[in-house]
Amino acid sequence: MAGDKARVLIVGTGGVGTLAAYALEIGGKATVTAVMRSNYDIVKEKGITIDSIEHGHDIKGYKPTEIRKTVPDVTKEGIEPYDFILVTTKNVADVAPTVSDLIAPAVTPGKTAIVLSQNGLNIEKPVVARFPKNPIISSVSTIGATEKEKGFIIHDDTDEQKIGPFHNPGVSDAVAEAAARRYIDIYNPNGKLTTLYEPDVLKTRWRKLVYNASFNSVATVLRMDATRMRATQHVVDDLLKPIMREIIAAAKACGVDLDANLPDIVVFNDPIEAWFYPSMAQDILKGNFIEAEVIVGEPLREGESRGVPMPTLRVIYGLLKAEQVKTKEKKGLWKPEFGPGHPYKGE
Ligand SMILES: NC(=O)C1=CN([C@@H]2O[C@H](COP(=O)(O)OP(=O)(O)OC[C@H]3O[C@@H](n4cnc5c(N)ncnc54)[C@H](OP(=O)(O)O)[C@@H]3O)[C@@H](O)[C@H]2O)C=CC1
Ligand SMILES: CC(C)(CO)C(=O)C(=O)O
Repeated sequence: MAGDKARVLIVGTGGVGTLAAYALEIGGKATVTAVMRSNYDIVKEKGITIDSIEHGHDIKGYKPTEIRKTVPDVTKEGIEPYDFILVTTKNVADVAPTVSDLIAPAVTPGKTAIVLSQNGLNIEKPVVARFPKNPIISSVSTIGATEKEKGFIIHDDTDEQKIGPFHNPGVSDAVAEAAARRYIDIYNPNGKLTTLYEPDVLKTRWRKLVYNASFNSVATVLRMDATRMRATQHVVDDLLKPIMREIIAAAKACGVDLDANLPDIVVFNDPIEAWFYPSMAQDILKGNFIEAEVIVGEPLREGESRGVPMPTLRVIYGLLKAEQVKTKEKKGLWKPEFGPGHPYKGE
């Protein structure tokens, strides 16, 4: 019965968002409103084509229950509150709008649970500050989902998510846990996917950064795929492993213990024949903004502020921020300027 279904708004319907919309709707326990941007017109006309290792290779014409071009304003439009808002944009914290600004019109205080299914560290904190009465759910995902062309999604690695509440002082632990568990239930009612309840999402986020802060950022600077990186001694020994060790040390300084052997494991985790570009490298190759702040800037600030030396990541951060400025300039959002008495202005 439609009335019993959870109302889910998905903001950011690219790779991860589309697979989430599909999983939520075929599970039968949710209706999805999807906010689309550059793929809106093609999806409105033809629907989405999905080639998925878990849902089927020949899905054609899929349309979420409702498709919109903008985030709804629930108050002004008199819309029934959403039970969940799932955010699956890239988290580009140094380019407006912020996640909080983007979703604000659709959030019903005290009602809507906000699910962040994005890479990076500390992404929950500004959302907690902005929505002090809403449950915040953090999902750490390792799905392989790519929008190859507008409205065409390739899903080539299993949908595995660790999902748990992120502490919001204005929401009781029981309410936050219940929201996270309900989200897992509506996402994966038949147990077909790997969606696990994770009480310690912070540790899970640090653990995932061992990969993302190293592979994603070095691949981005070098425009190199993971297989070629692994085959290059200087990349492995001078860049990837030192960054991984710096992340592990920063995590430890923040009270999160990760296995010291992870660098040896994580470098060799992906299948050798993958020739795969981590998501940040895909973004730079497409001319898109990169998630430099949440994947590199945040762990760097956490570690350095606690006295952890992170020289490799510091250099990589500078290089990524310069890449971001180049993209901003191409999009007309930056120009070289100098302030009085300063060698440079901003950025
Ligand atoms: N893809 C993957 O396999 C994995 C991704 N992740 C993480 O999941 C998150 C989502 O990644 P992914 O799905 O790959 O990203 P994509 O780039 O494929 O999709 C992001 C979508 O968000 C849309 N979007 C961005 N900003 C806005 C906005 N202001 N208003 C409306 N729509 C917007 C984009 O539209 P437009 O196309 O117009 O820019 C795009 O459709 C990221 O944090 C990523 O790091 C984690 C693990 C694996
Ligand atoms: C680990 C991986 C490759 C897939 O989940 C990823 O997070 C990324 O490409 O950003």
